Amino acid sequence: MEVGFLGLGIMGKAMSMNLLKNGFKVTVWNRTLSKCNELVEFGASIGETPAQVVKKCRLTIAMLSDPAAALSVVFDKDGVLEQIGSGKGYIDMSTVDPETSSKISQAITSTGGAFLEAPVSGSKQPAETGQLVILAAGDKGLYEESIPAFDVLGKKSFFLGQVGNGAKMKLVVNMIMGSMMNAFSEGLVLSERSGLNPHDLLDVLDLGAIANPMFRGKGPAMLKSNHSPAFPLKHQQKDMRLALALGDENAVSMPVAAAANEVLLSASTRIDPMYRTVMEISFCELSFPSGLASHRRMLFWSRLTWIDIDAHSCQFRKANSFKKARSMGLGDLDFSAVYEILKMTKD
Ligand SMILES: NC(=O)C1=CN([C@@H]2O[C@H](COP(=O)(O)OP(=O)(O)OC[C@H]3O[C@@H](n4cnc5c(N)ncnc54)[C@H](OP(=O)(O)O)[C@@H]3O)[C@@H](O)[C@H]2O)C=CC1
Ligand SMILES: O=CC(=O)O
Repeated sequence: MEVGFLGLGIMGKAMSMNLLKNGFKVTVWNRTLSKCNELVEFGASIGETPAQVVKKCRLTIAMLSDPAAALSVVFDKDGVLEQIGSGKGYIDMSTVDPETSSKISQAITSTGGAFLEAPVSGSKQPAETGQLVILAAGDKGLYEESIPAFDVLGKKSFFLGQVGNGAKMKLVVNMIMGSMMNAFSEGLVLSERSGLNPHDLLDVLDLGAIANPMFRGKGPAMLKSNHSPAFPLKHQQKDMRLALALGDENAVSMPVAAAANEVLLSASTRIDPMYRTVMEISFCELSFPSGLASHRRMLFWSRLTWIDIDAHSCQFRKANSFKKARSMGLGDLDFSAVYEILKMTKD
């Protein structure tokens, strides 16, 4: 079976890799085309544009960051709409709001093409191991035709009826998840600050009625300050925002979700300027105040670039992926050094 795949981020890469490993012929496209190369090593073909992929494949799957990306890939120049039509199917697995999904559905079906929304529950690891939960809605015929691919990507597929229901289900699930993660984070901090061992808290939680795979998986990593993203903060905040809008439309008051959204929003705006500032620093002539010598080097990640700055020699090295950074012997994130830089540049 030949499948097109648009969007090779954390999820799309793992999902298309899974399809390849399970005997599907896959033609991939990504906005940053260089990200296709790794998939080519596993047998994928590359389409230069979304339209080229759709032209070649009967079924095309998309896994894109947000509503703006999902719309752009369909409606913009060289987009899906230029080649979709009768006998072709388009499956959008991105997490978007029901309105975005309906807009895409109307455009696709007006050409005679079939449309299915199929957002997924489950993160990077379930995507890698084919254990996603697929929340499909839209064209029933396309759903049935897609089952061989869904069986590879997920452990269970739901068909939820008309377009919009898959998006709604996904937003409700992620609204609950975002609220849970906030409560969990507060609990970890409270246990530690009040003199408890947070590892004990993890054990207690895991044996009780609120045990769940997310606390079990994330908890130990959080206690080690390992925050490497499987589900990026910006996407969780996007889902909370879209879920709150769904609450508004349905006159459902969600004070817990609203509070969680505020925390996520403030966390993302706190991180972004920091990344930006350090990016700017790294691309200009480097000259550090002498106080920085105590921080011999720092490394951080921003938009796929690892940067290692040696404060003594005032030199920096770049790597375009975590794997490459590792192979160059670059170390782990050191946010304290980043904050020092920020403080100094502010002065
Ligand atoms: N990560 C997770 O655990 C899960 C994520 N999801 C959902 O899946 C979707 C993808 O998530 P994830 O893979 O983590 O996200 P990433 O941020 O890792 O990847 C986003 C993808 O969207 C592409 N993209 C972004 N903007 C545009 C644009 N304007 N035009 C074209 N392509 C664009 C990116 O291309 P480029 O490489 O060029 O930036 C990249 O391929 C999101 O909707 C997310 O909410 C659902 C379940 C779990
Ligand atoms: O959307 C994220 C997830 O883990 O599910």
